[in-house]
Amino acid sequence: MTGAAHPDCRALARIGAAVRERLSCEPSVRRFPEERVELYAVDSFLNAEECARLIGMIDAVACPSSLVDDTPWPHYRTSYSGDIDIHDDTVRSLDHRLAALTGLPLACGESAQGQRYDCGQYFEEHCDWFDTTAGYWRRERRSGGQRSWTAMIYLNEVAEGGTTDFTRVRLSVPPLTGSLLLWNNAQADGTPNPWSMHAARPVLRGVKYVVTKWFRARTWQ
Ligand SMILES: O=C(O)CCC(=O)C(=O)O
Ligand SMILES: [Fe+2]
Repeated sequence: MTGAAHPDCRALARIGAAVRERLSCEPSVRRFPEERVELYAVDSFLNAEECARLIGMIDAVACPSSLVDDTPWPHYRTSYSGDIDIHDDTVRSLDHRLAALTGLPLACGESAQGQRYDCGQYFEEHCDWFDTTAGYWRRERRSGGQRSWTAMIYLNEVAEGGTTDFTRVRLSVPPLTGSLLLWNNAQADGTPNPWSMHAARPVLRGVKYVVTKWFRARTWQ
């Protein structure tokens, strides 16, 4: 029943358990005290030099962000995004460190996406998992299936605003240079976790840069 209603849920339950076990053994990983969403942070995951390099790369490729369902809904996500060069040494090193930390296969990771939020820009409340009843799912089902974990690295500090808020559980995370935020988009049984709903709040002063990497239940292609 659940399997048919929630594609990839068995794989997501397995992946969730494996990552959880691995993170629990890693002293640099801090879990947020919230049962309903598995949210973790690692400070200084990237150093300042790596962050500066990635910021330069984002500035070189950033274009207005799109939404996963290609809806022309311009006020929902007003940031800039860009696919950064996957062959760059810093990006490769980031990918390998994420895989080593989480145990998630690199083959399941989408290519890292850079995002820039200028003053006033934001990304409204959303969940990162795909709506498997939407038209776009036909495409995503074949290209690796449901999203499992999200890894996001803050590349700088923002003078005011720009927090990542998990709105249903009232957690607010301020950007810290080089820190990694990691969360499971699924619940323990592999079904989508509605408590993972989050938003990038408007930048009120300064500019915000992040790199995001979404992992899939299966090989991403
Ligand atoms: O920039 C943030 O704080 C959150 C970004 C986000 O939720 C996303 O890109 O899916
Ligand atoms: Fe998101």
